[in-house]
Amino acid sequence: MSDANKTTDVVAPADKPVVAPEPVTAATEPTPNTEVPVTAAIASATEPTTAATTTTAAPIATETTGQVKTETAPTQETTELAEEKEASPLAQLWEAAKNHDHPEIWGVPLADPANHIPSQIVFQKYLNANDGDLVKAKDQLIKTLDWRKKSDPLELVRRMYSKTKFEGLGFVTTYVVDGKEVDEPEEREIFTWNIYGGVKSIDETFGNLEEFINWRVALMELALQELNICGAVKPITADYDPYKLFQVHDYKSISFLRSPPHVKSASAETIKVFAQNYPELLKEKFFVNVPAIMGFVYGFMKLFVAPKTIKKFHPMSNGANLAKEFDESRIKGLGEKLPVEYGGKGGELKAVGKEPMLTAE
Ligand code: HEM
Repeated sequence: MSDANKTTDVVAPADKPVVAPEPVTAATEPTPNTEVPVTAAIASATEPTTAATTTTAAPIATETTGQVKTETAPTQETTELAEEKEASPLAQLWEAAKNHDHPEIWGVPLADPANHIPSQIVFQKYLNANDGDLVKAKDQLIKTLDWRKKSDPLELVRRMYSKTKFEGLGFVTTYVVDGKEVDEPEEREIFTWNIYGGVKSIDETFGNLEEFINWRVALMELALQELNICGAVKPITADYDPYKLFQVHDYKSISFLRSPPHVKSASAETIKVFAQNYPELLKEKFFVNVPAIMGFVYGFMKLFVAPKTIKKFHPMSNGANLAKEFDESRIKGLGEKLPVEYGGKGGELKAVGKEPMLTAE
């Protein structure tokens, strides 16, 4: 796979209620393959903020045998600043999350990141998405908690969606080393597939924006379940994060050559919701079977997307070339595991993939 572009997504089992995290001891037990211990990861993320490093002490004048001696005594402000100085950015994000009445993100029941790896991963992703800027990370985190409280994505993934509108349009597939279930995040790759070329009726699928977004969010949460951050054993850092997803958009057989208003508003809203609430989950994104005549749409869509994200995009005219993009994956023969129509030898998406639940009609 080319190193300029990579993407990924994951969630916790929808049928499991959000429960209190495993005791600290379980999370802190070193595993043989843990390259970055939690403490190291957290330490690397604990660069003090300017506010935290400012030390102020109020001079106090005391009279001693006719001499005026100046001493420093801690003020309330000093004490607060000292406390803040001690708290790492991750601890401060946890503090902010603790004060919110929504308890989870991506199915991870939020807990102290010092001893709960899944929470460390979630908080670190918010920092990474904001290049380490704690104020921005906190703002994004709170907005995500607000949105999850309002939208309840864990419920959305348990809902049924209209077969007529959404069948065959979205899948999640997971590929592992030698077909085995493994704990190592590098030995599992999760793909989300959006087969937008398969849309039969633009009005049906995109006409009700809320319903479309709910279905799209359900697909993302399904992918997050597969990513299984809840069961993660490796903390992440600013530079190391294997908990990401590949995404593929397939525009094969698009039956319309313009981008109607419904599509534009659905795309713009999805991009907005995902950028805000699913940061740092994309490894690389491939747009395949893009009809030459619709190349302009790519330029249009890029207007809504952050430059950092665009770097992960790969438009491709021929979907059958997709498999070749994964030659360097740690999963040997990953390309071959993909469906035949994407250049692999694996089963069809319908056979091996998971879809949000559909109604009978
Ligand atoms: C008319 C048929 C099309 C439909 C129905 C469609 C649908 C969508 C939707 C719903 C999204 C929201 C993001 C998501 O679901 O992950 C999206 C994003 C996007 N689409 Fe399309 N699209 C179409 C054509 C195209 C074409 C021809 C291109 C050219 C490559 C394109 C490029 C993009 C890009 C770059 C994004 C932004 C992706 C992101 O931020 O993750 N689209 N599209």
